[in-house]
Amino acid sequence: MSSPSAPTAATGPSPLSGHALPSYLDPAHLGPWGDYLQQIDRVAPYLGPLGRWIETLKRPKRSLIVDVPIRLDDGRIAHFEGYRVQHNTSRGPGKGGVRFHQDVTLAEVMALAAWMSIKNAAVNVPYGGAKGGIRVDPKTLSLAELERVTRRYTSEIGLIIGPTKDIPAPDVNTNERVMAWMMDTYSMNVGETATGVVTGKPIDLGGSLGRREATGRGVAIICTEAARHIGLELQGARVALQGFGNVGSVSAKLLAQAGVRTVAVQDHGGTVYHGGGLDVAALTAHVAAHGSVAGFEGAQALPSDSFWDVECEIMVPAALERQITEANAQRIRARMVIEGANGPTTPAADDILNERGILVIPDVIANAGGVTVSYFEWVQDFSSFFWNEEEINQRLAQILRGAFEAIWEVASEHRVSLRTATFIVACRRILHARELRGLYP
Ligand SMILES: NC(=O)C1=CN([C@@H]2O[C@H](COP(=O)(O)OP(=O)(O)OC[C@H]3O[C@@H](n4cnc5c(N)ncnc54)[C@H](OP(=O)(O)O)[C@@H]3O)[C@@H](O)[C@H]2O)C=CC1
Ligand SMILES: O=C(O)CCC(=O)C(=O)O
Repeated sequence: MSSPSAPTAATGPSPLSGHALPSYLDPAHLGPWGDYLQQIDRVAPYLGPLGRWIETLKRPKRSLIVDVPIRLDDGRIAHFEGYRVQHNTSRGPGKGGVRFHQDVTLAEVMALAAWMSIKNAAVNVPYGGAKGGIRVDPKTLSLAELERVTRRYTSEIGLIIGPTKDIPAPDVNTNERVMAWMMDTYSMNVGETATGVVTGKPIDLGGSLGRREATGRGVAIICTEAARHIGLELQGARVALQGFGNVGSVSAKLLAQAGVRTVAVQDHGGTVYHGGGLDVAALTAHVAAHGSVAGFEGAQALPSDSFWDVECEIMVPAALERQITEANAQRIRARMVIEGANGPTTPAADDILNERGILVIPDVIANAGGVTVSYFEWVQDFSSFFWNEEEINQRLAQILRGAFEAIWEVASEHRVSLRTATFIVACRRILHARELRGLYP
């Protein structure tokens, strides 16, 4: 990432270290929220009378900044900045993941929360949009420190989360274990076992079958639908992936089942390439053992910027925001870009890709598989009745295919990009709910 990482953990001799300038005051960090605002502005002309409510989408409903102090293993005390933003709750409780990353800012979490509002409405799950994060590099923490950070953060945001208020889930650098700690901390604080407070939990703690793979499965489902629309044969097609964590690695695995060859993968540590196709299972094992794709045997190591020149039919950004920019959009050689990540393409780059005839399947539908199965998990927790994996995957495919077809039709009708079409569908739903609820006098 281009943005510098701020100091987070205490490094000096003092037991109470000072903060850097609060990240939300730093204009350099407005990036993804600025992108979201531009996307919203593009939708306004298509909303008719509902457009008078559009301002409601340009400001988050509620933003909480919390101090997260923990005792480090060596006895010093460190402070981290945490956030939980509820962008919109017109259609239901807030829903969205929690990210642990050294570059997290309030403006970024605002954008991620807003994209959750759009995504949840696009697939018509009964949620508003929310997101959270802690400005911390979890790779610098021991397991015990990670647990303390998670528990303190959960207690601090306990004011506004809850099974019917706002339900967190995994995102970058968070996983089932982190969700288990969050569920336990919230449950201890309220005095009852509240499985419905987070999704993406371990199966033995009220988690859902299929949630771990759901986002990547969704990417593969949407890829198949889009390929059909543009007449792209998946058997033998080539994919280049940026990010090989939960979303990237599962996307690669499931696309391989459809005959797609993974020719390039990039993560923070390096970029690996093999024109004949990388062995996805072996690469996954390599990353589990070494923490990065770098050094994968039999693959060619590429300079990181060359990733954007890789010849492929499908490109899947599955890492962080603002990776496809004006600087590299002209170079991309894919027929379609499927946004596994949230916000990977800036609006200017989006325009370049559209002008070049490269189909962009936006994040707000392409990666909606995760939250869809989170919804299934929440429903299962409330009913205390658990579904089998086949049922879950079938329902997931049904919802995503239906949503994608509806979006495709809107895009054709108005001759707009799939991103604008998704925003049209979603904003109409959100603003209609907003209008029905009226304003408290
Ligand atoms: N998990 C989920 O269910 C969902 C996730 N998403 C989105 O998908 C994206 C990935 O999330 P997820 O897979 O869960 O996260 P993970 O933490 O599992 O993986 C993140 C991946 O991105 C890589 N990465 C980070 N920074 C860079 C960089 N500068 N250049 C290249 N690669 C980088 C990481 O590499 P390294 O380990 O080397 O840092 C890692 O491979 C995010 O945008 C997230 O918001 C969207 C919907 C649901
Ligand atoms: O599963 C969820 O609730 C949210 C996942 C998420 O954060 C996302 O879709 O970006």
